[in-house]
Amino acid sequence: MEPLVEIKNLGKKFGEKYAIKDLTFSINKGEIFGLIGPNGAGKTTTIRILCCLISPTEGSARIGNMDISDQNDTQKIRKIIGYVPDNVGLYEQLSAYENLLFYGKLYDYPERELEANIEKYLRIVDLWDERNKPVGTYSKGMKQKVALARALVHEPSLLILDEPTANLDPESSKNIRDLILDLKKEGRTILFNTHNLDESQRICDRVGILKTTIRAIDTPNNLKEKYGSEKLIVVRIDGVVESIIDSLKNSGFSVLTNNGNDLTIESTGNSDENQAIIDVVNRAGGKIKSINEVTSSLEDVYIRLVEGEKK
Ligand SMILES: Nc1ncnc2c1ncn2[C@@H]1O[C@H](COP(=O)(O)OP(=O)(O)OP(=O)(O)O)[C@@H](O)[C@H]1O
Repeated sequence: MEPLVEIKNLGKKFGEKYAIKDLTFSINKGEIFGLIGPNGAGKTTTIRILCCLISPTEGSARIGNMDISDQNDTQKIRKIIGYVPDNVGLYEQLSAYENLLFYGKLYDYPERELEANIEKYLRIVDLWDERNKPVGTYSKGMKQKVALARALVHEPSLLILDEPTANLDPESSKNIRDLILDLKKEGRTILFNTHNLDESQRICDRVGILKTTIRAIDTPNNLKEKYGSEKLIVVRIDGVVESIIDSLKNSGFSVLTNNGNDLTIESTGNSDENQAIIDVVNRAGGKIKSINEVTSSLEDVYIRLVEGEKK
């Protein structure tokens, strides 16, 4: 596989504090790559460096044969990237059509082709009929679609999206995910940031788990295999209390999460472990409503790699 983006030992300090440190990874041509991590993990910083909006303090990044730190390459890099920032950044008084025309002209795209592309992408995001209304009157989902169309009018080969479905309802989120998958089919490379593990699991070829440094990088399935427990047991208890969790821990069970109703416990693989769990919970005064075995999710991997250190 041929890499389009190659990041080596990339670091960015704001004052004395590293927003990102020692990032080394590449993104292959035609792949959907998800950068996932908690608030303040450095996801936006990474994206802004790749878009040549801020400079790194350490390391390097190349896009194709261009170097983000070489002033002569900056314009060329911007032309092959389509960027959707987290705040979409559209002109609210202008219509969708006018927004796209304005941005397309910034890329010196020939006007006739630009007009054809505006129509193509506004149709793809299903907003052609609404094209002449001011963007200020659009819903969040519609604005996100305009921002996506805007990022595509100059036919970039690399699309970079900062939390493309944040704050959208499930249907709008699905529309955006379907569009991303269609863009991959056209051969584009897509990098996006998200907090949404389910989303990254559904559409990403690979994900990088970021918290200042890259904690892990692989396909969602490989991450689950490498870092997830093979099997988890979810016990629904009528009101989980700390004493039940303590009893389970004292009996050698590893309790991974507690949401107030359900405890997720790492399976030991022993054939009689369900009965053992029931006995411990009963002795501690808990009332079990159900007990189920599940395979681990990307969320479990994420919790281990990112949040586990808090415990
Ligand atoms: N311009 C800036 N000046 C100072 N600190 C900054 C600046 N931009 C980002 N930071 C800091 O860098 C760290 C990483 O921020 P960044 O926005 O990249 O994280 P993120 O993963 O995108 O978070 P979120 O999911 O909340 O958007 C944070 O601690 C943030 O406060």
